[in-house]
Amino acid sequence: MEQKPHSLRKLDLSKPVSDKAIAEFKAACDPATFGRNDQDVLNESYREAGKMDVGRFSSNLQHPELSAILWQVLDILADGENAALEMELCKPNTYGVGGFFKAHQDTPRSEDLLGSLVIVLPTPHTGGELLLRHNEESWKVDFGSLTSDAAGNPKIGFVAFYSDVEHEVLPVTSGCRITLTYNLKWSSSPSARLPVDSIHHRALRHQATDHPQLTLGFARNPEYLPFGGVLGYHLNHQYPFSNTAALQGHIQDFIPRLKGSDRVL
Ligand SMILES: O=C(O)CCC(=O)C(=O)O
Ligand SMILES: [Fe+2]
Repeated sequence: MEQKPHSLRKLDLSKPVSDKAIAEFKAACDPATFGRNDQDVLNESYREAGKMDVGRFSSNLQHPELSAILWQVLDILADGENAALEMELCKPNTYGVGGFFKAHQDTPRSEDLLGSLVIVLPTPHTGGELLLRHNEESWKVDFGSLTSDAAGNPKIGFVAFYSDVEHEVLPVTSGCRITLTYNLKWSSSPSARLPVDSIHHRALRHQATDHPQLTLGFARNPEYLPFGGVLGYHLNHQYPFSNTAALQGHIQDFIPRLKGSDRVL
C-alpha cells in the first residue's frame, strides 16, 4: 500500500499482523463510499468503513491461493467445468471499532456480473459478522473467530455470493476487520476455465439430471396441456440486464449463466 507519495508500507500476512501495521493501513484509507444506481455515495449512517483505491494498493495474494478460492467459487456458484470466471479486485476495505455496512445488494455495473467475493484478512477483530439473505434464507458468517488456526497461524476467510443476495456487515466491536472485495464476472476467455471435479459439482449434476425427468414425467401425461402450451418457470435469482429486448432470441446463450437452483431447470 502507498501511504504518502514515495512511502510504501506492507502488511505481511504470513505471521500475526502488528497493531501498528494495521493502524497505518487504516490511516492510509479514505472514507468508503457505496454504489447507488450509477453513483458513488458517501453516507456514514449507511456505511462506516475505509477504502483504498486499487491504484494505491497491490496484493501478492496470487496463485495458488486465489485460484484455489476461484476453483471452489466456480464449482459452487457456477457450472463448474463449463464456466469461466474472472475476479476483478474492487478495493480493500477497513472496518474499525463501530464500522458497519447496512443491508444492501451490490449494484450490478455490468451484465457479466455473477456475484461478489469477499476475502477477510487475518487481522484480529470481534463483531463485523457478515449477514446474507436471499428469499426466505439467511446466513451469518463470523470471520473474527476464524482468523487463525489451532496453532495460531493466520488464516484468511472468504465468502462468495450471487449479486442478488442481500448482505450486511454488523458493527465491529473490537480490533479492525480488513476485507478485499472482488467482482466475480463471467469471462469469455478460455484461459479462465478451470478443470473442476468435486463432490459439490457431482451433487449438482445429480440434481440437474433428476429434475428434468420429473418435468418430462408430467409433460408426457396426455391430459396435461392437450392442445399444447408453453411451460413457464419461476427463477429464484435476479439477473442484470441493461436492455431486456437484447435477450430475445438469445435465451440459449443465457442458460449457462443461470445461478444455483435456477440451473437445475
Ligand atoms: O466488507 C464486506 O464484508 C462486504 C463489503 C461489501 O458488501 C461491498 O463492498 O459491497
Ligand atoms: Fe456489498
